[in-house]
Amino acid sequence: MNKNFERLYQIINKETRNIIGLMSGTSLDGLDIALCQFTGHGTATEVKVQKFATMPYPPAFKEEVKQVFSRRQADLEKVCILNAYIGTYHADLILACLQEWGVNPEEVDVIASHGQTIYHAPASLHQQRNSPNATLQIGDGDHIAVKTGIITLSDFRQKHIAAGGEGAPLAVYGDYLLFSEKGQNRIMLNIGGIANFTYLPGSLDTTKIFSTDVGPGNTLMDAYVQSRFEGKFYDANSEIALGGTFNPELLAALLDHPFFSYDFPKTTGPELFNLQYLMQAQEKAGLTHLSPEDTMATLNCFSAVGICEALKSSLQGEIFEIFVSGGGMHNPLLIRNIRELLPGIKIRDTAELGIAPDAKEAVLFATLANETLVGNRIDFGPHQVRLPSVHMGKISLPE
Ligand SMILES: Nc1ncnc2c1ncn2[C@@H]1O[C@H](COP(=O)(O)OP(=O)(O)OP(=O)(O)O)[C@@H](O)[C@H]1O
Ligand SMILES: CC(=O)N[C@H]1[C@@H]2OC[C@@H](O2)[C@@H](O)[C@@H]1O[C@H](C)C(=O)O
Repeated sequence: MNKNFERLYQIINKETRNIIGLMSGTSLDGLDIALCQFTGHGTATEVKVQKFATMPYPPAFKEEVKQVFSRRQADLEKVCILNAYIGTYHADLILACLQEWGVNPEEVDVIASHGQTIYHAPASLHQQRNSPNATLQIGDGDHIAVKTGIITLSDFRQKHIAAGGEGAPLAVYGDYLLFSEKGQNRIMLNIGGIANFTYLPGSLDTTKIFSTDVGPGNTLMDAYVQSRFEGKFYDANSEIALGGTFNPELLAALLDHPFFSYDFPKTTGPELFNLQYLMQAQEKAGLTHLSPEDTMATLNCFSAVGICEALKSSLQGEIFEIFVSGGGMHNPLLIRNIRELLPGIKIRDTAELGIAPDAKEAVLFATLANETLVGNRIDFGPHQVRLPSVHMGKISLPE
């Protein structure tokens, strides 16, 4: 037998598996690396996050990626080179982390790599009749496997699309396994570049589970800060937005887009929510000269309203608690706006459930890999066509 498959067979039969989950999100802030220890699978999954780090990307790397990121026109040679480069670069970052943590690569069973999304095109965005939902993550898994010597699962989103989904949000599969709680309706709200949530009913009825993107989390705020405040990548601790006042006319113009009336579940990205989107809203509202601080205060409010309106309209009458994760939870004004829009709703973060909020998405991909290796397909019921029951991830062997 190919000795890689022998190794895989051993890993599958182990009582506990050490899986590294990787996430590099739309904010391009860095690579999240979570070393997780798994026992069991399915709803019996237990995961301990042994180590976690975000390896920040240097500005030059961000600039390279931005040249192809969420752009309809891009240099194909650059895409091709970046696909290989990001794979090797992520492998280097993993090896550096393992060295720092004093962990031998041989102790790691599997790497689960999300890669870098460079374009996300659900049919609602591309609107080309007879063309499928589509998404593209680069940073090839073979490069990670060869350079680290560790079996790597990658490119998780394609199977989801092939089986009827939009390739996102995948968080729901991990949220269901790790965070469902009998007797408590939970909302797992992730505020990354894009905000999304999973609804986990306290009845544990899987057919009622629901997950969707809702619109921008930080992406528009980040893009605006980067365009107007040299050297800044985001509105740290809401300092800029707190110096302004939100403008109701601009907010109304920002909310005036068909995306907000599309049926749930839906997905989106910076392909839609970008500076051009903001400019069009400013023009529509006749507010092209609003101060940067007022603009930031309005964008902050826009993200909060998008999140809260989606929660209210999809969960009419339900009582629920929110567990937040993602970088947006560190934006105090955003969290304050959300609290004001959802009075009486308890908002906590996932640390209370044992997973650090910044690590959650990386842990998710490790969980998906664990399921692909040893689990049964998660089944949310036949009507959940956008939540297909599939194993996700492609397997790269080191040799
Ligand atoms: N102290 C802070 N104050 C304000 N905002 C913050 C702070 N820390 C992080 N953020 C925001 O969080 C963002 C990073 O969030 P995160 O890493 O969750 O996004 P991502 O994983 O790249 O996105 P996605 O989940 O959409 O792929 C930063 O770009 C910034 O906007
Ligand atoms: C195509 C893509 O990379 N989508 C991301 C993005 O970032 C947040 C939101 O948009 C989410 O739908 C998804 O990531 C998370 C991890 C998910 O699939 O659940």
